[in-house]
Amino acid sequence: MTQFTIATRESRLALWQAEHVKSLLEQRGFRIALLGMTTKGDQILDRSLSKVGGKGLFVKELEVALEEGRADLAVHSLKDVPMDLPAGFSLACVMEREDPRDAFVSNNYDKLSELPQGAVVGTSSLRRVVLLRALRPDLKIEPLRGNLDTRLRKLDDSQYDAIVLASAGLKRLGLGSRIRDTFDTEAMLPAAGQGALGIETRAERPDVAAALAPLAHQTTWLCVAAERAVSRAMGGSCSMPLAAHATLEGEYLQLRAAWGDPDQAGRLVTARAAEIVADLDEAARLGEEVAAKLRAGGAH
Ligand SMILES: NCc1[nH]cc(CCC(=O)O)c1CC(=O)O
Repeated sequence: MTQFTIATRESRLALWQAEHVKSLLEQRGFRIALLGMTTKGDQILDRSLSKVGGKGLFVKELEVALEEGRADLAVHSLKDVPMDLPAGFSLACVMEREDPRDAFVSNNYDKLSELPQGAVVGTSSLRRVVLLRALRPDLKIEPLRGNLDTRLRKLDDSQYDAIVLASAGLKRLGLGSRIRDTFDTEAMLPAAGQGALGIETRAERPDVAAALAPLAHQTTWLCVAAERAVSRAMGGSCSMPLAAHATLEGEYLQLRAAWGDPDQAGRLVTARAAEIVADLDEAARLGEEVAAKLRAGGAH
């Protein structure tokens, strides 16, 4: 029986995702082991990630394990995967997307519009900061770091009136009941790749790629290829104040993107395009077109 080892971070969400892929591969007759590791992104809990900078804070150690042959595949939240992987690595599989939307979580309020003037909202991503500022300039937006359990605990300790985080992670961990409201994607455009899982391998492992092929979801893959092309064309890191979200509407791939000026609260540049795309390269071209529109609108 073929055995593969999955490299994974050790947060509860990362382990759930790795276990999910493990069971899908086991159902197909593979024997699967997990190799848990701590990444730099997991260690930096005291500062906002966007201030720390650096791409791939959550994936580097996993790639070293793949490189050294200690593992055969790594399961990632696609949102955390850098736009360009290092030479020798490839995104072998993109799986069907979970809910891509952001969630409003609070113990006292049902939705954003119910928050009183000046309420304190916790969030960790620059994208959410600029989108929230555009919706509610009066709010006091405070950094919120840590894994999902930590973030919920900080809310419960009443350091915040509400927090905003990805629905997908909460649902995967059985915490969906904490969601008081789900932002529609028009109001809070998701990050590129949000809600999707990506599986990374060494490029020269066609055996692993073949095992993963049945797990791939082509529509999700087209959507995220377009979204990630926007990010790549805009400079490529997940710490930018950038949103990009694609859906398949009939035959058309609909792509929307937004860029918020961190220095000029409330200033949002938005762009969209729709096209029939046949493959990942065409999806990426749609992304580049939307990035060019964002830049023409003043995004940088
Ligand atoms: N950056 C952290 C991260 N990476 C993936 C998810 C959630 C699950 C997903 O989007 O697939 C989260 C948490 C969050 O943004 O609230």
